[in-house]
Amino acid sequence: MFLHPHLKIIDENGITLFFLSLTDPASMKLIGTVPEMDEADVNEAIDHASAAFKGFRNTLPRERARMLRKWYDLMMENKEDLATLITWENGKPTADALGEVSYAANFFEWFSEEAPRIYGDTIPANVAGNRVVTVKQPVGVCALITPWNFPAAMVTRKIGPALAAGCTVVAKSPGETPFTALALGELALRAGIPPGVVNFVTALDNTPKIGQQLCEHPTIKKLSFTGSTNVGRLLMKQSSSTLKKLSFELGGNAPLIIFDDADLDNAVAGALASKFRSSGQTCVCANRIYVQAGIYDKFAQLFAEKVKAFKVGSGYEEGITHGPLIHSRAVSKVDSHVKDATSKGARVVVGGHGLPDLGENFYQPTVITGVTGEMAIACEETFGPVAGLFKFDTEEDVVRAANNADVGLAGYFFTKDAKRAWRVAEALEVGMIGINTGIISDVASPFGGVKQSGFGREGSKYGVDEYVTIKTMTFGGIQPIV
Ligand SMILES: NC(=O)c1ccc[n+]([C@@H]2O[C@H](COP(=O)([O-])OP(=O)(O)OC[C@H]3O[C@@H](n4cnc5c(N)ncnc54)[C@H](O)[C@@H]3O)[C@@H](O)[C@H]2O)c1
Ligand SMILES: O=CCCC(=O)O
Repeated sequence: MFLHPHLKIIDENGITLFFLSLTDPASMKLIGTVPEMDEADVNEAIDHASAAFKGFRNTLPRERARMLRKWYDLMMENKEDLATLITWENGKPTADALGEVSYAANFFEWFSEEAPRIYGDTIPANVAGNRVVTVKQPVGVCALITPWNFPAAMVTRKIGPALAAGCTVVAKSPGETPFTALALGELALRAGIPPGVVNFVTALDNTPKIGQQLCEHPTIKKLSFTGSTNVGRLLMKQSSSTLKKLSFELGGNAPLIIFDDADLDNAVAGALASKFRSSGQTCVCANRIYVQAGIYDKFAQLFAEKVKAFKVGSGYEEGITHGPLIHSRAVSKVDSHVKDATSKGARVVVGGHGLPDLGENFYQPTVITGVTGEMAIACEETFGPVAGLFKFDTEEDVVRAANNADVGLAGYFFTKDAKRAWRVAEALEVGMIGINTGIISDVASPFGGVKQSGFGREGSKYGVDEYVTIKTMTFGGIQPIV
């Protein structure tokens, strides 16, 4: 993604309008423009969401279920077009983009099924004559902020449960990938979702101001954010003045551990899937690959052979396995991690350089051996296609190293020993663990982290909890009939 200088247009009423121009990260050609919205636009969106909430909160859960189901159907009917948009603005290969559309649509299907089952409790009271029940009510107007790496799925994973609960939303689409979100907005209207229930705000340069406005606006009762830990910290601070309900899906630095007793082929396949999904640009991608000493060389050789076989290019080309990174800043970060590691003694086995002939956002999928805890790649999320292989000796050593991080989103390990599987799964300080698999994302599974990877869970039967409040009703003075 490269940003052209913003367009500035003075309309017939003398009002200055700003537009964001976006380019395809592969070809660098212009895709189109969207409005660079400002404070007044955001206030308007909040007003629409607030007005719509009065009616939407009282719709029957079954009606909301039908709307979400219809939205799911429309996404699946239009999956090729949506995938084209995703590849265009994000760069991921068409097959991955199609996979994302299904993943994204599944959140609407899943939450259409959850909507009619948002139950409260009947509680045996501890006070004579009282009867206690709880009901779950929609929290209100929600602000949703999502990143560019899944232009559809990060949006639907938040809107699905919000609407299931009866909330209305103001969604700040990712500055780099707004078109997919806007297409989803069009499908929402076709699905019969009342105007004002789902509102998209587009912006890039104005993002920090809009973020602050959403955090501080008293009408907004809930903020759900997916993105980096640094921005999460800022949003939490900004939200303190209005004490919003928060959920944060933040950065990771996932350890992936391969024990000597692992099925080697499965471990290679799992590590490849986890590390190189979306060219390493997912928050659950393996970032530190720990391989036990007895199989280190064999694993490194098999793994490197597979990485060498990847085909990098434009996401629209047949047979391409990996597209460009999102922008040149991402390429610079990846390259700096490789250079830092080699300057401290690591060895590049595959890749280790950009691919300027393809375009400025392309980077060769890379494998580095001899990686140690002092290198930047051990301490920071690379968010790109670089696999750093660490060597370890004992289970205790590797669990200690894996937990030596201030974030804890995903973790993975490969072993055939069932007792070790329990031990290590219980010991790793992360929110999600893949055991003998490198792919853990599933609408049915709770998604979220611990430590500075944030709090709250998305997807699954728990996803709706983030968008409701529990109201307790105590009925007093009830005398039993004797
Ligand atoms: N835990 C998860 O589920 C998850 C999922 C995807 C990405 N991520 C994390 O996101 C990061 C990569 O995405 P990124 O670099 O775009 O992250 P980012 O935090 O810079 O941006 C994420 C989103 O926040 C917006 N944003 C940026 N600054 C803001 C501000 N001051 N106020 C309000 N909004 C602001 C951006 O426009 C974007 O839409 C990685 O750390 C990754 O791990 C986490
Ligand atoms: O990048 C973060 C989300 C990835 C996923 O849902 O699998």
